[in-house]
Amino acid sequence: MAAAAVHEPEVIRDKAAMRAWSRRRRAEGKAVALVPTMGFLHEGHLSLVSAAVAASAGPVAVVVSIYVNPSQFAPTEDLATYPSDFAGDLGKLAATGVVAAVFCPPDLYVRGSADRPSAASASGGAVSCLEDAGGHAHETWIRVERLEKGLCGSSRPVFFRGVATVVAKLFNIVEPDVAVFGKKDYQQWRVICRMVRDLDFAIQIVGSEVVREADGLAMSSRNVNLSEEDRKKALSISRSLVDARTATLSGSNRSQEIKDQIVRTITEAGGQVDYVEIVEQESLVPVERMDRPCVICVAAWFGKVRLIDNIEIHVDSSTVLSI
Ligand SMILES: Nc1ncnc2c1ncn2[C@@H]1O[C@H](COP(=O)(O)OP(=O)(O)OP(=O)(O)O)[C@@H](O)[C@H]1O
Ligand SMILES: CC(C)(CO)[C@@H](O)C(=O)[O-]
Ligand code: BAL
Repeated sequence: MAAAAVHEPEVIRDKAAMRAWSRRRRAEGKAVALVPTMGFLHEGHLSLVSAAVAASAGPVAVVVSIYVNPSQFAPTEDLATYPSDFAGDLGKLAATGVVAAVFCPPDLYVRGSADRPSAASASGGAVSCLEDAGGHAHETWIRVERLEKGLCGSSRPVFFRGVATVVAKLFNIVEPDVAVFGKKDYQQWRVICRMVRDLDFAIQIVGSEVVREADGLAMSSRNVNLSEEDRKKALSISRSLVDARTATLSGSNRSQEIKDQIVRTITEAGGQVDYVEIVEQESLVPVERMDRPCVICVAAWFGKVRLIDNIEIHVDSSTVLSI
């Protein structure tokens, strides 16, 4: 992002105050653009801020939300070790010069008492860190029923339910005109697009390109939890994706062969593959032959860190290799 004058964003912690703030900006004739995040910000997040500004034709008030949403983490996942640096985040957002407000609520859910069972436990359903903490008072969930299955949904059974629900809550609180999501979390972006379409949210969803480190590793807050050795091994993901795209553009279009090669590359580097799938870009339906626009999606473990990445393949265009 180009250097801009430092501008301290207003920090808002309260839902009602956030909604009132947005409505005031609207009354001033500004569009409101929301960038939802879980904090520990990096250049990938800041690129979403730039995309938010670019997506709005006229004056825009950009809001970045920072909230580590417990309902998208299963109790076995890494909620407790998710990195945070609120002061650092604020500094980075101020340095963009274009973020008007940061919404960082202490909690977004109505909690119940721990001595009564949660709705999910009572019904034998999947349980997230929210219910685990005795959050039975919240029991309304958004399910994007087909798109939430497969890919990350297979190994993270409560993830998309939690994401769709918290994003809908953020939309109701911030009331944005535009919301920006990174294509690094490809399935998440598609799930949100489908939720917005199906539930008639009057919000334009922007999908923003993956931002990478100079050596190709997709930027991710969790990268900080990689050991130096695992970080080197993790480069096998982007390397295997670039090789796959090269192979595809040279005429090799059988998905199984491409997937096998990616699994080999990551496994030989010392990673543990969660999944490698090649799917249609919008429907996320698996393809046997890569003869239409598709996306190769990967999730793999390096030590205790699970990373995701993907590459879109436009077989019918002369794609420039950029990573
Ligand atoms: N490298 C990146 N390029 C583009 N967008 C990104 C990138 N990393 C994260 N984003 C986007 O930023 C938004 C907030 O994501 P989040 O705060 O979970 O960060 P993250 O780096 O994806 O963290 P995690 O380590 O949990 O994957 C999401 O829309 C996500 O897709
Ligand atoms: C969209 C999101 C902010 C919802 O908690 C989160 O899943 C993320 O940061 O990608
Ligand atoms: N960016 C995705 C958030 C998560 O993995 O929980």
